[in-house]
Amino acid sequence: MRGGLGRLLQKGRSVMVMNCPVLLSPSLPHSSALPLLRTAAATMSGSSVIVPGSAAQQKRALRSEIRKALKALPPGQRAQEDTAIQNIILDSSWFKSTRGLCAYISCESLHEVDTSRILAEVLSDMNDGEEKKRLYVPRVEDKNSHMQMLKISSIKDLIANSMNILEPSPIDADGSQREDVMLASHPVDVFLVPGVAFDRHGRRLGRGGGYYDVFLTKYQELAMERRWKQPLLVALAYSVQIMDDDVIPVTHHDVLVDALVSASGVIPISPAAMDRM
Ligand SMILES: Nc1nc2c(c(=O)[nH]1)N(C=O)[C@@H](CNc1ccc(C(=O)N[C@@H](CCC(=O)O)C(=O)O)cc1)CN2
Ligand SMILES: Nc1ncnc2c1ncn2[C@@H]1O[C@H](COP(=O)(O)OP(=O)(O)OP(=O)(O)O)[C@@H](O)[C@H]1O
Repeated sequence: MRGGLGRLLQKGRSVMVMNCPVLLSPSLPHSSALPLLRTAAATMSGSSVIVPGSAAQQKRALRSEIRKALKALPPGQRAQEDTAIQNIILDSSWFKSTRGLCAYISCESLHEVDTSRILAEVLSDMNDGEEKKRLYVPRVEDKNSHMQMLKISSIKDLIANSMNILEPSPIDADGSQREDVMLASHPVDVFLVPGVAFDRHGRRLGRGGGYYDVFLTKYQELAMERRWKQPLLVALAYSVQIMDDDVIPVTHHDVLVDALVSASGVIPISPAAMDRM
């Protein structure tokens, strides 16, 4: 370590982390591996040293590093990965058989994996006799990590919010309250979730608002109460967003995803994903 600063390895890149003690005690539903954070120097010398810095500081440092990597992604590569990821999803049996879906509306300025073609296809009327999927998308309720997932039937249902992310109004064009997925009588089978960084153990680093962690925890509780199958949590990731195993800090409220979809294919992680994907 140099100058009291630790470094986190991310596929040959490094992230600076502030110097103060940390003890991560994650509860990991599909993995018992603890995220040992190693210094680059220690990793190269083969020994394992816990890098100091609170989990929140480590998350901030990693977010900032990945944002830079995303900005530097050449547009051609981004477009190729967007196309490949959406093709993989649209062609998959697990997606085709989905009846209820929660998906994010990708935001270009946040450099998120594009979901526009998936959404257009789900909302299209030309579905070859297949039953139309119910689609719910996020709407931020407040700054205290609360969001809803509201049902939409057209891209026209969306308007830009203060963060310049498209979201539905609570009332639809007919003046009716949109269906909130937490009050729906049928389950959601799949969530397509955004994020800043992911790993092959299902760890996910979000934008720091806690919106998805809070929402997914509540939805998993609802599914348990109703004795529904738990939804598959599927994260969409550019190659630069997939970290080595010991890089993403985990805290007790972090919800693990079941699978990643990258341009190279599906990475099933949980037993449910291995079974269904
Ligand atoms: N497309 C999409 N919709 C979403 C989310 C998301 O991550 N992506 N959310 C998931 O939570 C919720 C909104 N939360 C958000 C939280 C932060 C930022 C944002 O612009 N963050 C900046 C950094 C801001 C700062 O550090 O002050 C950034 O990440 O560059 C956007 C949305 C609900 N809707
Ligand atoms: N289930 C939860 N209950 C209460 N607070 C939570 C919960 N999940 C996250 N938070 C709070 O939200 C804030 C952000 O958490 P964190 O950095 O893990 O979010 P994130 O995973 O980056 O964001 P997101 O979940 O929106 O993608 C923290 O202050 C955290 O304590």
